[in-house]
Amino acid sequence: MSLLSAPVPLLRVYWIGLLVILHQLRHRLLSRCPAAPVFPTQNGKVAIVTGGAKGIGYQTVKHLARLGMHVIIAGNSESEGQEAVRKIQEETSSGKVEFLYCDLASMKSIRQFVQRFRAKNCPLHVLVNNAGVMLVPERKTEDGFEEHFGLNYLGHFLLTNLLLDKLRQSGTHSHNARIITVSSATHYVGKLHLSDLQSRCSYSPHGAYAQSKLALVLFTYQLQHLLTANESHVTANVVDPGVVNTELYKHVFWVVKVAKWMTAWLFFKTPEEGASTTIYAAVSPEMEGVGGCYLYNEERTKSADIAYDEELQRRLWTESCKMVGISDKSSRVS
Ligand SMILES: NC(=O)c1ccc[n+]([C@@H]2O[C@H](COP(=O)([O-])OP(=O)(O)OC[C@H]3O[C@@H](n4cnc5c(N)ncnc54)[C@H](O)[C@@H]3O)[C@@H](O)[C@H]2O)c1
Repeated sequence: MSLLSAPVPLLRVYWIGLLVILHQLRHRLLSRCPAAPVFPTQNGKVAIVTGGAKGIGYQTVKHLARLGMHVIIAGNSESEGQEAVRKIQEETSSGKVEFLYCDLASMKSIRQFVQRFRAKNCPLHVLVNNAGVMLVPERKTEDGFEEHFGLNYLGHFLLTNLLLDKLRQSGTHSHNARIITVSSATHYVGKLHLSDLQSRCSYSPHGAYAQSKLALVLFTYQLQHLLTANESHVTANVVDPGVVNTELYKHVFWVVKVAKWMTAWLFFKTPEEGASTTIYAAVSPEMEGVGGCYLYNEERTKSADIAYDEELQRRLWTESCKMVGISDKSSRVS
C-alpha cells in the first residue's frame, strides 16, 4: 500500500467538488431564474425510485407523483419510507406513492424486493437508481463487498438486471421505458481497479466513492449498448445532480461539515434543484428514445474519457455478473 493511496483520491474529490461548486455559483449568478419546466402528465405510469425517502430521491418521487405517476420508494428504512409516503401524499394529494423495503447492501433483500414488486402485477416505466452512500468508513455489505461498490454500484446493477424484463414489457416504440442512474462529478476523478474492485489492497473512502460512481457510468453505457442490440424499447441514461445540500455529507470531516453548514445556502443546490436533471431524464419528451447520455443541468454533456472505453465497460459487466450471480448475456451480443 502506497503512502499516497488515501490523500491523492481525497484531494482529487475535493478538487472536483470545488470546481462544481464554482460552476454552480457562476450559473446561479449569471442565469435569470428560469421558470420550472412543465412536463406532460404521467397518469398510468409506474416508477421505482431507490432511496426516495430523503434528499434528491424524495424530491424526485414528489415531482413524479405530482405528475400522476404511481411511485414506489425502494428504501432500507421502513419508518423513513412511510413518513416520506405520508408527506408526499399530503403535499401532492396523490395517493399513488408507496414504500417497499429494499436494502441495496443485501443481494437477498434486492431479490425479495423484486419478488414483492412482481407480485403487484403492475408495469414498470421508470427505474431511478438514486440511493447511495458517501465516504463511509471501511466496511462490508452483507455479501462481503466494499460498501460503496456493493451498495452504490452492485446493488443497482442487480436491481436493474432483475427488473429488465418488466421494463422491456412496459416500454413501447413511442414511449420507451427509462432507466435513470444517479452518478456524480466525482466519477471524473474515479479510477476503476478491475483487479481490486473491493479496495482490499488499499482503502480510501474518497477513492471508493469515486470508483462506485465511475462504475455506474460504465454500466449505463454498456446497458444502453445491450438494450440497443436487443431492440428493446428501454433507454438508459446517467445523471449528475451537482453538489446538493443533503444528508449525503454526514461522513465528511467535521471542518467540512461546519463550512457546508455556513455556506450551503450560497454554494449548494437545494434537493429540489438537485432532482431536476433526474426528473428531466425520467419524463421529458426531449429524452424520448434517447439513451446512453450523461446529463448535467438538464443537458447532455461529456463524461470522463475512460467511461467510453468499451472494453472496460464489457469487462466490468462480466465481472459484475459473476459477483451478483446472474448469467452474462452481454457475451452473446458483442
Ligand atoms: N448530494 C450531493 O451533493 C450529490 C452529488 C452527486 C451525486 N449525488 C448522488 O445522489 C444520490 C442521492 O443522494 P442524496 O444527496 O439525496 O443523499 P441522501 O443521503 O439524502 O439520500 C440517499 C438515499 O439513499 C438511501 N440509502 C442509503 N443506503 C441504502 C441502502 N442500503 N438501501 C437502500 N437505500 C439506501 C438513503 O436512505 C437515502 O434515502 C446518491 O446516489 C448520491 O451519490 C449526490
